[in-house]
Amino acid sequence: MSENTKSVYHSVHPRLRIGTRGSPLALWQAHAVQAALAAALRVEKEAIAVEVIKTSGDRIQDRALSEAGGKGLFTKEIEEALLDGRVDLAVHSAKDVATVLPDGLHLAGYLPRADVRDALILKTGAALADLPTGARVGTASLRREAQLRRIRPDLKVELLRGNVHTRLAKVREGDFDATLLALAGLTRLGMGEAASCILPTDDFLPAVGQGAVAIECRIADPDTNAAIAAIACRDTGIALEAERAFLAALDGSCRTPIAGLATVEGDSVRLRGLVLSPDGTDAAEIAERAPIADAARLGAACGATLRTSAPARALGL
Ligand SMILES: NCc1[nH]cc(CCC(=O)O)c1CC(=O)O
Repeated sequence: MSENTKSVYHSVHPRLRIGTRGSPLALWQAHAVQAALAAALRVEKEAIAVEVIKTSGDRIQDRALSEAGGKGLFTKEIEEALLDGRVDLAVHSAKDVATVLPDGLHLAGYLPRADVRDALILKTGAALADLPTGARVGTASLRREAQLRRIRPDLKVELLRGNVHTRLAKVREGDFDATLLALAGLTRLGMGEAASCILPTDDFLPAVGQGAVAIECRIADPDTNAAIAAIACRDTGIALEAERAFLAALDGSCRTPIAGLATVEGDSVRLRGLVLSPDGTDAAEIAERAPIADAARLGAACGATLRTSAPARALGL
């Protein structure tokens, strides 16, 4: 960016405000966006404010989020702040962003995606096979629960909510024999070594958006959109277009075990999708490829196909 662009940027928009949740993971992600923007716009980090906003998802701790109303819970209050002009951009884990956004807002870009895989955290042992019959696994994710039951129907899967630190502590203290967490979250918090093993995507497909940091802003805010475009990862954007269209076509709520992963390979994008019955006994999978320009169409088509599958029909999708 030229010196000229920099001074114009300063006169138009002296200060950008990022809205974020206050969890350690959310703050790490917001600070990563802050640092990337500061470098791209050649301004001091202090020119980009990070504002913590408490969301409904942070307040509800006693229930699975699927029971409390789903995904929007981690974004609602932040989106209100965007719409009111109290912040200019919002940083979210892409996984937590609903497929339908409030009018006037969009996802303008993503940071380069981190590792998409899930990690298994065991109290003792090094692999899933080390868990004895009947071992207790804590998770709040229907997707993880269903996939785990599919591979290991003998395990007891129980609700475990809370942030990454809380969940690790519950395993360490013996309340659970194991838990599953996104490797990306663990790594961002400097706790990658807590992973006993990493589950390959061939056996265990991640959530749509897992490992990606999404940046949301007002559609009618050209300066902020231009700033985000300067740091956005193209391939992550293409993959997320496919994955989010897949999820939208299935109309997946937090009550449906759905997994999906897209990868850009040269000029094409490959999408794998999975819908399961909650107990993991029934599953429908799809894998298709399309030119990158058709990412959204690929996702929608894969979603529409899985919609006609037995587990999807059983879930009333
Ligand atoms: N639902 C909470 C959440 N949202 C994003 C991450 C991890 C980071 C990521 O996937 O980008 C996590 C924790 C987890 O699932 O282990």
